[in-house]
Amino acid sequence: MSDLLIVDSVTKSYAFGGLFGRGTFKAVDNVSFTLEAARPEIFTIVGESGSGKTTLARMILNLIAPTSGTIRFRGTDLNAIRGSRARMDFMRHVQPIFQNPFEVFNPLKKVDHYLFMTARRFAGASKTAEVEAHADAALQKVGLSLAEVKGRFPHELSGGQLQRTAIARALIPGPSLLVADEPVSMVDASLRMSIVNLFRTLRDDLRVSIIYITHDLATAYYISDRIIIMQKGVVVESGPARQVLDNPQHPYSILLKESVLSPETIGEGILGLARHTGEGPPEASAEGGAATRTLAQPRSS
Ligand SMILES: Nc1ncnc2c1ncn2[C@@H]1O[C@H](COP(=O)(O)OP(=O)(O)OP(=O)(O)O)[C@@H](O)[C@H]1O
Repeated sequence: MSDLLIVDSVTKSYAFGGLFGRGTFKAVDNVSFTLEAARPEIFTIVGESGSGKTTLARMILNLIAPTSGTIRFRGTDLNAIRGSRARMDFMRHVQPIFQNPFEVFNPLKKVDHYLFMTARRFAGASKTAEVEAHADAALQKVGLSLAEVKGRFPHELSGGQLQRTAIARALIPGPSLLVADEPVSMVDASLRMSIVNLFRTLRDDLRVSIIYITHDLATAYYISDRIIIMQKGVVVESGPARQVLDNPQHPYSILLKESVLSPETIGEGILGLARHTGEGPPEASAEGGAATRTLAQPRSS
């Protein structure tokens, strides 16, 4: 079985202190996991603010280097990627989705500019018709079309439309891995479910793996195949998402679940959103009902 991504004993340390003493602390501490190429999945990294999620994401995106440990993408050590051609090739396969689409797009530039630029850089398109066809195809994959976004500035689109456009841009190179760092936290609550549903569609239809970084346990429960829970840089618990979240073992996971997954956030969150958008998959009403109860139950042990 070939591996898409291997994160092997990865640590990122930062120095702190000044005149009165110096030291280092580990933002990410000895994290390991593997994604298989043949089995696209939504792999979720959960943890409260400061737990090291973004630092881990930035290392996977090869934006910063680990202090120790290795990250391999399709067998290549990210540390060994040198030169613009090798970097471009890596970026073709591993694309980021950021938290705030309004920060990703320059407010003074039309959003189609980014789509066209990506099509020229990564899809080898040069003629206008070709470039537009790539942009339109990517937008169709996220439920939009070029006609809807062409000529429009970021502020002329809703947060949800803009995040979908950002996802469309990331799809143009034909990636096999998306690293999505809090992709729905800035999106209006009523649109969150449609975005997370989109991730499931991308996994199933385009066979793209997604590293989904969030502190939102409700959407994590809803879309994840596997999950790791991080606390202070360390993975305290990992496994199939529902197994971990239904029956967390580590005190931090239990606390996280109890503090985040109140009956309101779950009951009115998942099901309410599904009702609101009309996009809830069958599980939202069938299995999701049971899941909701399970999550909302007080711990029996
Ligand atoms: N460049 C840096 N220099 C020093 N410390 C850093 C740096 N980047 C991150 N940190 C620290 O590392 C820890 C982990 O930060 P990180 O942003 O990865 O957490 P996070 O889980 O993504 O949090 P959030 O959800 O708030 O973004 C924090 O204590 C942060 O202050």
